[in-house]
Amino acid sequence: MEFRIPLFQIIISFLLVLFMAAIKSVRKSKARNLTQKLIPGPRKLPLIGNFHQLAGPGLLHRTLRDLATKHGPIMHLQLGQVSTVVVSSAEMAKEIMKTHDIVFANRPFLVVSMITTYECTDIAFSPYGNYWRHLRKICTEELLSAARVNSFQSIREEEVLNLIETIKSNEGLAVNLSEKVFSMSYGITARAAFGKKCKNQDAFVSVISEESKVNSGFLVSEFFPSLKFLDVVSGLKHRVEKIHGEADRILGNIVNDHKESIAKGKREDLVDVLLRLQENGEVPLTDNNIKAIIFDIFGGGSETSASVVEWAMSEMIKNPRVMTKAQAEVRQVFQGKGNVDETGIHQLKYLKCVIKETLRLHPVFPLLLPRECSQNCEINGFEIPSKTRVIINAWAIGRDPNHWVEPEKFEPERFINSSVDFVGTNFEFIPFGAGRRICPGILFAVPNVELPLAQLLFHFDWKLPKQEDIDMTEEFGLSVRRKTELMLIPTPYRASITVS
Ligand code: HEM
Repeated sequence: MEFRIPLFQIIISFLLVLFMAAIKSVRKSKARNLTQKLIPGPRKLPLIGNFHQLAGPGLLHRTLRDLATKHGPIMHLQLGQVSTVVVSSAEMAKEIMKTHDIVFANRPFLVVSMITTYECTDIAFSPYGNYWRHLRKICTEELLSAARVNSFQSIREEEVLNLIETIKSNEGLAVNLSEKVFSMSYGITARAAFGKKCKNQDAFVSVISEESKVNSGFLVSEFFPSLKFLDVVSGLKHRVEKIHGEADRILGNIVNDHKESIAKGKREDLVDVLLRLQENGEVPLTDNNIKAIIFDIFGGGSETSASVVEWAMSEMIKNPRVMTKAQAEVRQVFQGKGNVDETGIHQLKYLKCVIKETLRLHPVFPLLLPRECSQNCEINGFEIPSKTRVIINAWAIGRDPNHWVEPEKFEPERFINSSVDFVGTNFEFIPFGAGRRICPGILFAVPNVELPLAQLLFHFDWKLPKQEDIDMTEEFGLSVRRKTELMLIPTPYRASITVS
């Protein structure tokens, strides 16, 4: 028997619910405005609040920076039902991530992350508390410690050499550097995390990056939490559950394969470490918790580093003076060796400045990850009520003329003889965040950026296929990447050797 509800009944119910929600939202926003009148922000419309000001072709971090220029470095936006504060200066970021860090250490529960991260039991979306503290401890002591990262040196060197050899085999032709660098980065992360590249790496990469994209997306229905049916009606829930089902299947296979090989006493990669901790029982970890952690490491670990390499190469092509200087340094340090290895990489002082300057102008997560205020808090005389969502515009902060001379210019020299670093102590430069929620993957990420860049600069001279300006348009995905893939023509450097 077929069960049908007439269409007009669905439409009437939908309109009724929308009308009730509108009344509720107006009442709520009036009540909130009594406490929030001090925080400046653009005018709000009933029901949608400030959403209309975010619409348009511009990327969100740019639109928010333009609004902040008018309304100030701490700005209130009503995004549907979600009261949101946007922070756009180093001083305000320090208030949130240092002075009041503990109050803002929580993450909001997002519909999508609940599905993709096994009910927020990964590291990035897990609520601030004991479980999250255990995971961070596992990261710093076991998974992403200096010793563990060093143990992956040979994996990095091999994968980067493969990249160089593939490029050499295309001598004189334009290569899709973006594609090659991303593939190398997935290879390094997969071997470090799983001990080998996945059987069906392409399917895995595509499903994980699809999941990560929806996770980091600014989805409208996330801003109307009381209208849960929107997720169903819009098809969002179904779409995310479908992607997650596929990711879960692949992650499940990885965990099961590792259980078998551990039983046979083989290897020690990141999944093995997690399974060992699970077996010891020190930290209660279910298989789903382990899958959620692998998802973070693979999602956060691979694409981010590749994106930094891609932007650094783009900036150097745009600024040949910088490229020549960085090449001269790496060729001088590794002169006579015919190749770059990690032992001498600490001598590449200028390259380190190039990487910092790239992260200043192109932070991979321009808005960091959202935070949530866990209790009423006062910042510079502004009252921020509990449950307010906080967005920190690291991209705007890195281009703030109050802190940076000629901020739009790519000039690595600004970091020479400067103590400013990305480890969360200089709030004008926070590409990895700061405070309790700072990225735990810095030690893992840095060599994955330094080594490929040094090798690309050592082995080749680079030019664009056509004599035209390089397109630097950004696109929002898991991270902010180049919109078009970077196509460059390499010319092998005479002193570089071919490694079999
Ligand atoms: C260039 C590379 C990378 C950049 C720019 C980057 C940036 C960030 C940023 C901005 C955050 C949010 C910090 C905040 O909310 O204050 C973050 C969080 C995180 N990152 Fe990274 N990341 C990178 C590489 C990695 C790697 C290699 C891993 C792991 C292997 C990783 C794992 C994580 C995790 C687990 C979190 C969540 C931390 C928490 O919420 O406690 N990231 N990252």
